[in-house]
Amino acid sequence: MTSLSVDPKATDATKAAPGKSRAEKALARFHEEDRLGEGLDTRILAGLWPFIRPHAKWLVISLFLLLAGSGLAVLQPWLMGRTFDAFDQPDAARTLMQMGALILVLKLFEQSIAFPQVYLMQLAGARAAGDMRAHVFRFLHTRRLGFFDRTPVGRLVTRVTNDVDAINEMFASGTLNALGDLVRLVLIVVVMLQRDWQLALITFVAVPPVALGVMWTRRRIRDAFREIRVKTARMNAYLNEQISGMAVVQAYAREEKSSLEFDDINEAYRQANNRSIVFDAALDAAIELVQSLCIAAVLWYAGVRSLSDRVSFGTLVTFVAYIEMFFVPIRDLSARMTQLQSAMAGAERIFQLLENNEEDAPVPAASEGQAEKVEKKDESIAFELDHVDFEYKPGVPILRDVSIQAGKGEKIALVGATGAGKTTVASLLLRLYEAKEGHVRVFGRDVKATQRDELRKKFAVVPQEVFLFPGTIASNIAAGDVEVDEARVVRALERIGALDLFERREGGLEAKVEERGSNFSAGERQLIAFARALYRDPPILVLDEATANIDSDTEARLQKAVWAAMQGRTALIIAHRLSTIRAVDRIVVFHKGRVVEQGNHDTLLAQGGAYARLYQLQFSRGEAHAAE
Ligand SMILES: Nc1ncnc2c1ncn2[C@@H]1O[C@H](COP(=O)(O)OP(=O)(O)OP(=O)(O)O)[C@@H](O)[C@H]1O
Repeated sequence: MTSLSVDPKATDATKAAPGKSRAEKALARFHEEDRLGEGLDTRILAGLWPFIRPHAKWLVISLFLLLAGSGLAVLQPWLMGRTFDAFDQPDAARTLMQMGALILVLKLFEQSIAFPQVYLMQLAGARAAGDMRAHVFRFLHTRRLGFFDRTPVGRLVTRVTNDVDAINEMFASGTLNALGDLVRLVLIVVVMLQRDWQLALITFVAVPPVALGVMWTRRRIRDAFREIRVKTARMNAYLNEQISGMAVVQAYAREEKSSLEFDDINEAYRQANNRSIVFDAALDAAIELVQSLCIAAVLWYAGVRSLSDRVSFGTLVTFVAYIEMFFVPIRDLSARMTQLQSAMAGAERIFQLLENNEEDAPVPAASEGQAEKVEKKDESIAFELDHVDFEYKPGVPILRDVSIQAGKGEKIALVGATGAGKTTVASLLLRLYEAKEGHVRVFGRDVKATQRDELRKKFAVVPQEVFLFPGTIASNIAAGDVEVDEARVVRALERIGALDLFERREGGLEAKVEERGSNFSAGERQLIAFARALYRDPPILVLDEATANIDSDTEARLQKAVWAAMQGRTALIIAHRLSTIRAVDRIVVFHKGRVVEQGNHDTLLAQGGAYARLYQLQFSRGEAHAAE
C-alpha cells in the first residue's frame, strides 16, 4: 500500500500549547488528530474501496435512486408553473385536474424512493464500517507487544470506534447526497435560465456572497466542532481517570477538588458547544433572509417589467419554488464537505495504523531451510536461551549474553532484584518480543522458526497481575476455548485444591466475573490463573509469582496450586517466595540483565555470593520464617 502519511504541520491544538505543562502539551499533541483531511483524496478512496466493494451494489442502487429523486424534485415546481399558466386557457379545469394528479403521483413516487435510497446508503455504510472495525481489531491482535508498548491504548480504541464512525457518518449523514444536491442545482439553473433568463440572473447575483458567507461560517463551525472534540476527549480522559481512581479520590477526600476541576472542563465543553450553536443558527437565519430577499427582488423586477413585458403567473410560482430549493443545497454542500474531510482524515489515520509492519509472525520467520539450520535436536532440553541479548528500546540493553537451559521436567527459578530482566526472559520464550542476538529455543526449535500458535500452545503463563475477562469463573479458566469443558474446569480446580473456594460463591463456577475481575481478590485471581494453566495442560509452565501480600489461607492454597501446576511439566518460575525457591532444581540469579550465578539452593548458599546475600536479605525480613 502506498504511504498515506499525515501532513506534519502543527495544528491549532499544538500551536495553542506554548507555556503549558508537558502533560498538557502531550494531550494537545494527542488531540492533534482532530485535524480534518483534504476532502476527496483518491489514494484514501482506493484504500476504502476493498471495504466498500462487497456492499457497492447497495450504494449504486442508492445513488441511482438519489439522482432520480433529485430529478423528480426539480420537475415538480416546473409542472406547477405550467399548471398555473393553464389558468386562463379554455380547458383550464381539465388541465388543472391532470396536472394535480400528475404532481401527486410524482410526489408519492419521490417519497417512496426516499426510504430505500436512505436505507440502502446507510446499509452499505454500516456494513463497510463493520467490516473495517473487524479488520482493524484482527489486525491489532496480530501486532507484537512492542507496538502496544509505544502506542497509547486510547489512540487504538479511537481507531476502531471514532475513526471508523467518521467513515460511517459519510454514508449515514448523507454526505454522498452532495451528488444529488449538485444535480439538483444544475437542473434548477438550467430550468430557470430556460424559463426566464433575466429573473434567473437576479437570483444568481446572490450566489457569490452566499457562497462566501457560507464558507466563512462553515470554517468557524468546523473550528468549533474541532474544539468540541478536543473538549470531549479531555472530559473522557478526566472521567476515566477519576472513576478508575475513585478509591483514592474518596480515601483522600478529594471530591471537592475533583468537582471544581470537572466544573472547569464542563464549562469549556459547554462554551465550545455554544459557539457551534450560534454559528449554525446564524447561518440558517441568513439563508432564509437571502431567500426572502431573492424572492422579493424577483417579484419586484417582474412588477417593473410587467409595464412592457408581462411575466406569467406560472413563471413566478416556479421561480419562488426554485429559489426556496436553491440555497439549501449550497448551505449543505459545505457541511457535507466538512463531513467528507472528517471521514478522509479518519480513514487516513486507520490506514496509517494498518501500515504498521510489526507483525507477531504467525508463521516461521525463516524459510524451511533456515529453520533447519537453527534447529538443535536435543530432545531432552525443554527450553533454552543461547547467548541472548535483548533491548526493548534501541540502545537500552535489558538482557546481556544470557544463557539458560531447562531440561524436560526441570523446575527453574529466576531470582534477582526488581527490574533485573526476569519477566523479559519469559516474554522471549513465548516470542512476545524477539531477541536481538542469540537464539531462543523451545524443545530444540528456534522460536523464530516455529508457528506462533504451535509455540504458545506449549506454555501456560501465570502472570503476576492476573487479567480476568468479563464472563464466568469457568469461562475464565477455559480462556481461549469457545466451548467450556466443565469437567476439565472442575478437575483443574480440584488439582489446585480451590474447587470448594469457588463453588462456595453464589452461582458457583458460573459466578459472574466483572470487568478486569474486580469482584475477586488478588489471591483468588491467582488461583483462577493456576486453574487456567492446568486446564490448558501444556508441557511448560511459566509462573511470575505475585509479590502482593495475601491472607494465610489463600497463601496456603497458592502454595498447593504452585506444586500442583508444576507437577509433570517443565517450569520457569520468577520466584519471590523462599519456599518456592528452595524446592526448585536450579536457581538462576540475575543482576542487571546478566546471569551471575546458577545452581541449587544449597550450593548457591554455600558459595556466599549474590544469591546468599539475597536470601539473607529476605530471611532477615522474616519471610524465611513464614516459609518454614
Ligand atoms: N514493555 C517494556 N518496554 C520498555 N521497557 C520495559 C518493558 N518491560 C520491562 N521493561 C524494562 O526492562 C527491565 C526489566 O524488566 P523485567 O520486567 O524483565 O524485570 P523483572 O526482573 O521481571 O522485575 P520484577 O521483579 O519487578 O518483575 C526493567 O528496567 C523494565 O523497566
